[in-house]
Amino acid sequence: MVVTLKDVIFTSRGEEEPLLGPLNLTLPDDPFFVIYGGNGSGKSILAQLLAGWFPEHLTGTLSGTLQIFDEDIGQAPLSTQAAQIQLIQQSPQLQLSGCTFSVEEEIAFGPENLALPPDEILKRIDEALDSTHSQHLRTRHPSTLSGGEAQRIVLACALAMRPKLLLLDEAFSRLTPKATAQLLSELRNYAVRHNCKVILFERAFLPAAKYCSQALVLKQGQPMIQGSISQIFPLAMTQINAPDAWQVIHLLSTHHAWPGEIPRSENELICAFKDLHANL
Ligand SMILES: Nc1ncnc2c1ncn2[C@@H]1O[C@H](COP(=O)(O)OP(=O)(O)OP(=O)(O)O)[C@@H](O)[C@H]1O
Repeated sequence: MVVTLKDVIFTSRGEEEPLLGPLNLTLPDDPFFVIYGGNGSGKSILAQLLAGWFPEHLTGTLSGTLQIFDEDIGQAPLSTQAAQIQLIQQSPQLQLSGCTFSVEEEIAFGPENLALPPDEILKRIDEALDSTHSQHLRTRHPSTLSGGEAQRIVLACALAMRPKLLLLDEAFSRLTPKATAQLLSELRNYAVRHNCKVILFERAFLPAAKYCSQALVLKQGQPMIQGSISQIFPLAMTQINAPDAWQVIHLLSTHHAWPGEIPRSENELICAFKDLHANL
């Protein structure tokens, strides 16, 4: 199993109350899965636990079973872990190494630390730049990148490691909706091609709902519900952001006046409204 969480409870050092759990999680077969939650719901803590930050960088106590690729968390050597799991967080500038002079060198940094042959490193740089539509940034100094450009490059760095588990903690916060959609489509291709699980951690319903058929909703570190987008929608809407149209659907569905599935994208929304109009 890629991820196994059974009765996981995490308590930060010096705290009495757990920050997370008890939490059980089984990922569906799909390549994409989304974990929704409002501010302070525990998304980042969970992402960091899954990325293997416990016990070294995330200090405290952990009970229950938390396995990644069938291995207890914290057991795999850093080199193995880095080659398998990549976490991208909200602030891209904080994730750049600060010790390279070009985007190309920045992307090479991880694969070089895995001691890969130069040809393989160059191939990975090219693929990562293509996947993130960033070839034009190749020779730029990382410190000159805009927020959105830096987010693309941080993603390129992660992809160059060829992870099997990619954790995206609001990783597109600086990008336009169009750029986000472009990257998510590329990520879907990557996930299928490299047999990678992608977990999105999001405060907003869209665009994650378009790419994930299953979701978990967190509230104050605890699971509220896990299931299909239609199943989690009513509870999720009490916690996360969504466009006005979906707020209206939520209102209608609480009055049993929304007849069908919850639309997972703007296109599905238009089709649903057309159907509704035709049936009036
Ligand atoms: N190292 C830490 N020690 C103690 N408390 C922490 C630590 N890190 C996070 N917290 C607390 O844990 C809770 C969950 O934080 P977390 O960062 O996981 O929330 P989040 O869901 O990612 O929120 P947001 O959407 O605002 O980024 C918050 O109340 C936060 O203050």
